[in-house]
Amino acid sequence: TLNKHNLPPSPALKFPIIGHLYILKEHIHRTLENLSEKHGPIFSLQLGKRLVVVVSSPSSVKECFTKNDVVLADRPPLMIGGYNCTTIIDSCYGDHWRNLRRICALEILSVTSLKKSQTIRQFEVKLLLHKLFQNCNDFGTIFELKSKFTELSFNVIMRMVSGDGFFDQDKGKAVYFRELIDEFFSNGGASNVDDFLPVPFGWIYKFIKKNALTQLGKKLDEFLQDLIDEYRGVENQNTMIDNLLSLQESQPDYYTDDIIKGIILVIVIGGTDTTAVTIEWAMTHLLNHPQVLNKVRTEIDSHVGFDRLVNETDLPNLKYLQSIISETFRLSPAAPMLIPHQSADDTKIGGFDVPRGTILLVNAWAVHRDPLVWADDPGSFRPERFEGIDVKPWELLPFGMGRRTCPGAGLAQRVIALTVGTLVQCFEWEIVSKDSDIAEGSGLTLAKAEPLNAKCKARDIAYALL
Ligand code: HEM
Repeated sequence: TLNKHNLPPSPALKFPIIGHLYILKEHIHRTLENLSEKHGPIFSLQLGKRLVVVVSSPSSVKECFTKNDVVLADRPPLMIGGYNCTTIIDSCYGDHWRNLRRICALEILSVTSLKKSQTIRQFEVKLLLHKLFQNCNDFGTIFELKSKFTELSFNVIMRMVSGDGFFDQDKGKAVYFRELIDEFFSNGGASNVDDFLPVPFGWIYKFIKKNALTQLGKKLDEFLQDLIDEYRGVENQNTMIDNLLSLQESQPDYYTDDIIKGIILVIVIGGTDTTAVTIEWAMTHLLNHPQVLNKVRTEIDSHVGFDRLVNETDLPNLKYLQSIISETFRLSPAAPMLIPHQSADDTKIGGFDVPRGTILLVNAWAVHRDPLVWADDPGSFRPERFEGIDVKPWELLPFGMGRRTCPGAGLAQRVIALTVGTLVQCFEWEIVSKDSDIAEGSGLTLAKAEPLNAKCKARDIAYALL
């Protein structure tokens, strides 16, 4: 029946059963960008049994998330833990999703809640600065930074979720949970490959792989159950878990334990790695552009002075720092293809038919390098390009746009800017050989191929404040 449709163009070579699956290798965003140069900004692929439409230009993105936003607000089945597509990331568009969104937006990640929790982030960032300062000598010391940034983002989120108790009582707990999350990512995370495979290949895959993921899902579930049980009945500590448990008291049928566990899990999965790799990319770009590093340090010194650390209320005034973060998101978006969407009904994009049940992939990475928007050498790191321009949401969308946009964007931006700002304020930085090269690794999030190493030396202000 698909033949009756005017589908977006598609590569000619297509095999039985696997269709175009052979095309997808590492660096999918680059492969798909090449295809868009050949087939246009809206093209389609047959990935096994699923029809996939890929959009790669600002105008097609705009069409998807304005006019078509509701019809494209579904998700294909992902696998987040074992909660049967009931979490905010993987649930279909509808009342249940809308409710989870509202909880996230109002109770957890609103501007008011973020203001309340800023001391948590400042505390964790200061711990990182201390660690670097204590281990760094007068001649400069080389550090591997990636793992430090991952620990920081994980700790920020867990302290917001469950308060100081999580770390004070028993360090083993935090370590164990991080191991489970790492295992989740190294297992291909949420990608649900059997969704693409026709019978009986899908069944075979399910049998082998899902078994492992189900085991992992069980361990994650047990861990989260223990965590919330521990907090039940403990009064008012003003953590996310407390807020969720008091909602449970007033509406027990709706806010079941599974819903609460699902919320915690997606926040940790959605918020940890993404934030850490973005900080790593920002520092990498700064190390490769010492003149930018010096310029932002001058901005920080003149706005903040020398008797205190940068804090979150400074961030709106540090315009050049903000441009550096925007330029980092543009060149190195942590989720280069966003998260897959799915059409809930027949629709049209750019005049082409998009039948109900089509998977939509958005190549944000390609949009961010579109030469018509980013005219001045789109591939180079130049924060100045953001000065005095009005960027449209469909031109720069590291967090997506429309109804399914990332609810953690405000939190992520605070953590990233605060970390990069204080690292620049407290230390001199130097690149080590070619460790600051900008090769991209493989994996769900756009990580660097090699974890960042850099040489750091404390500035006078670090001696005074740390
Ligand atoms: C640099 C950091 C981050 C980046 C680049 C990022 C990016 C994204 C993107 C691209 C999406 C999908 C948008 C779409 O479907 O079109 C998303 C969704 C989501 N993100 Fe983030 N994110 C980041 C940090 C966070 C943080 C800190 C949290 C939570 C505390 C979070 C929680 C979520 C959730 C729950 C969703 C699913 C929303 C839904 O399906 O309705 N993210 N994020």
